Amino acid sequence: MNAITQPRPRPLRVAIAGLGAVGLRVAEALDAGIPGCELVAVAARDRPAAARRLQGLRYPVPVLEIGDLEPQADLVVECAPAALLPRIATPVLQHGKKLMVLSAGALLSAPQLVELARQHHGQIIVPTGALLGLDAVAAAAEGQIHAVRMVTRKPVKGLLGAPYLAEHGIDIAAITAPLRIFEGTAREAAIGFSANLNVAVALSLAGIGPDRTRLEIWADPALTLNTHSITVEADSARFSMTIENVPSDNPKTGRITALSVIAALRKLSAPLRVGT
Ligand SMILES: NC(=O)C1=CN([C@@H]2O[C@H](COP(=O)(O)OP(=O)(O)OC[C@H]3O[C@@H](n4cnc5c(N)ncnc54)[C@H](O)[C@@H]3O)[C@@H](O)[C@H]2O)C=CC1
Ligand SMILES: O=C([O-])CC(=O)C(=O)O
Repeated sequence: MNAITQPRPRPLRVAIAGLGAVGLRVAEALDAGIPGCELVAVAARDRPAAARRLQGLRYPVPVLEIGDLEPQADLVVECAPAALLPRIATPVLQHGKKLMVLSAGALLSAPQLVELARQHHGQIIVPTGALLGLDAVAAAAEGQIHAVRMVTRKPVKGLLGAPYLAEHGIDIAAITAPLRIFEGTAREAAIGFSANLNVAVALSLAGIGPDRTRLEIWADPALTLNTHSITVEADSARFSMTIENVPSDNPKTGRITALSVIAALRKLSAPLRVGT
C-alpha cells in the first residue's frame, strides 16, 4: 500500500537587514543550509561593499535597499543600527510577516510595532542573542517574578561611544580599574547604551518589563570577554546565570549573537524543538 505523501512545504524566504558582524555570519549560515529556510536578499548601507562580502556564498543573493526587502521575504532578520528598526519592521509587519529583531532596545521606543504585528497577525521574534536563560525567565514569568537583576561587565572598547557616557561626562578611555558607569533600569539602559545593552531589554521583555528589570554596567580594562550575570527571584525558582562572550568583529557584539539567530531560524521548522 502506498503511503500518502504530503508536498514538501516551500522554504521560508529569509532576508537580512544589515550585513555587519551578525548579518554576515547569519547569511553564511543560511547559504550553507538551514533546513526550512532560504536566503533571498540582504540590505546594506554600502551595497557594492556588501556584494563583495557575499561573493564567497554558494548562492549569491541581491543586495537591496531596506524598503525593497519585504516583497522578497517571509521573514526579515533585523541586524542593523537600532535607529533603523521602524523602517525595517513596518512593511514586514504590515504584511503579516515575521521579523527577527536584534536591536531589541529600539522596540521600547517603537511600541507601535508590537501593535502592528498584532493587527496584521505578524510576529516579532527576539532571539536570546548574546544572553542566556530567557527560556527560564519566560517560564518563571508565567508565575510570579519578584526581582530580576543583571550586571554587565565589558572591556572598554565594548562600551566606547555609548551616548550615556558623553551625556554624563564619563571618560573610560584611560581607566586602569573597573568602573561602574551605570545603575538603573533596562529602559534607561536602552536609551543610554543603544548599541551595547539590547540584552537587558530582551531580558526585561521575557520577564518583568523594562521598568522593573535592574541593571548595573561596569567598564573593566582587564576584561576581554563581554560578561552578563543575571539573578532572578520568583515564586517558582531562584536562579543565577552568567555568560562570558567572545567579542565578534564588532567589539560591542558577542560572537554567540549570530549563532543564537541561526539556532532560532533552525528551530522554526525543526521536527524536534527543545527549549521554551
Ligand atoms: N539582542 C542581542 O543580544 C544583541 C543585539 N545586538 C544589536 O544587533 C544589531 C547588529 O549588530 P552588529 O551586527 O554587531 O552591528 P554592526 O554594526 O556590525 O552591523 C550593522 C550593519 O548595518 C549596516 N547598515 C547601516 N545603515 C544601513 C542601512 N541604511 N541599510 C542597511 N544596512 C545598514 C552597517 O553598515 C553594518 O554593516 C545592533 O543594533 C546591535 O546593537 C548586538 C549584539 C547582541
Ligand atoms: O554582545 C553583547 O555582549 C551584548 C550586546 O552587545 C547588546 O546587548 O547589544
